[in-house]
Amino acid sequence: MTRKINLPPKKERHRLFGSVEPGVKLKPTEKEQMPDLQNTKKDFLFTIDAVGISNVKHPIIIHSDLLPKEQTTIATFKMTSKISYDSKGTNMSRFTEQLEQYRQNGGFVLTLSNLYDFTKELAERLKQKDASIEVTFPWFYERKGPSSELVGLNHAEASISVTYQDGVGFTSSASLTSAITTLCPCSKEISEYSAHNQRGFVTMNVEFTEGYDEKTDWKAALLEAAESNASAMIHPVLKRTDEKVVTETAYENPRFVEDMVRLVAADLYELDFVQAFTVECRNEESIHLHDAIASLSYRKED
Ligand SMILES: Nc1nc2c(ncn2[C@@H]2O[C@H](COP(=O)(O)OP(=O)(O)OP(=O)(O)O)[C@@H](O)[C@H]2O)c(=O)[nH]1
Repeated sequence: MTRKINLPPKKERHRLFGSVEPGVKLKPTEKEQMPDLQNTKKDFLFTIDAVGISNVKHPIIIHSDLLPKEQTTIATFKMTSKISYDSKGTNMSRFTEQLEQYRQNGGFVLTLSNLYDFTKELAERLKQKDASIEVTFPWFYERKGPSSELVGLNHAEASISVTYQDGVGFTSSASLTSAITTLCPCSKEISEYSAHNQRGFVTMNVEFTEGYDEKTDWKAALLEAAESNASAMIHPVLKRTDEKVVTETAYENPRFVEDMVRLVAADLYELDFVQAFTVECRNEESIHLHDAIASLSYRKED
C-alpha cells in the first residue's frame, strides 16, 4: 500500500531541505557602487593571448548550396581577445551580450561578412585591439540513394574562425569533417573474395584567400573534395538497389588513408578560394581496434 503524504507548502518544504532566511547584506547593490575588479589597472606581469568564453551553445542560421538551402542549427561558440599585462581581466558579460543583440536583430546569420562585423564590433565593445571567434556546428544536407533516389539528411561537422586585429584586418579559416567509406586496397589485392572496408573521417582545414566573397559555398566544396575521392559516400537511406551500387563503387575505388589525404589535397589545391590547407583522414579500422591516420599540409604561393 502507498503511504499517504501530508505535503507542506513549498516554502516549508524548502526549509525542510535546508533553505534558510537571507542574512544581513551590507555590500552595495547598485552597479555604480560595486567594485570593478576586472578593470583594475596595475602591472599584472603577463599579457594574455586569449581570454573569453567557450562552449557557448547558440542557434545560428546558415545558407548552403545543397538542400536545404537555409537551415537553423545549433552552434558552439568560442570568443576571445587578448588583454594587456596592465589589465586585471576582461568584461566577460560583453561576449554573450553581443551575441544576444545579433539574435534579437534577425538571428545570427553565419556568413563571413557577418563574422567580420561581429569580431570588429566585439573588439570595440571590449575596448581591445583584437577579437577572435570560432563557430562550430553540424551542417545538414540532403543525400539521395544512388539508384532509388530516396532522400535523407546527412550532416558534416563544420567550423569557421575569424580574427580581427586593429590596424591589420581580418584572417579567416574554416574546417569540415566528413564521414566516408574506404575499402582497403591491400585487402582487395590479396584476398580471394571481398575486402575489408570502414567508416573514415576526412577533416579539412582551409585558410581562405584574401577577398573570398562566399559566392562559392565553402562547405559544399569541401564536402565534394572529401566524398568524391572516397571509396564510397555515406547515405542515410539505402534500398537494396542502392546498397548494390554503394558496395560495388567501394570495390571499384579502393583507398588507403594515404590515398585519401593526397586525393583530397589535389582537389583543395584546385579550389581558388583556398590559400592553404591541412587534410587528415582517420579510418576506424574494421579489422583492428585502432584507427589508421594520415595528414598533410600545403600552402599555395601568393
Ligand atoms: N574577467 C572574468 N570574469 C569572470 C570570470 N569568471 C566569471 N566572470 C564573470 O563575468 C561577469 C562580469 O562581467 P563584466 O562584463 O565585467 O560585468 P560589468 O563590469 O558589470 O559589465 P560592463 O558594464 O559591460 O563593464 C561576472 O558575472 C563575473 O563573475 C573570469 O574568470 N574572469
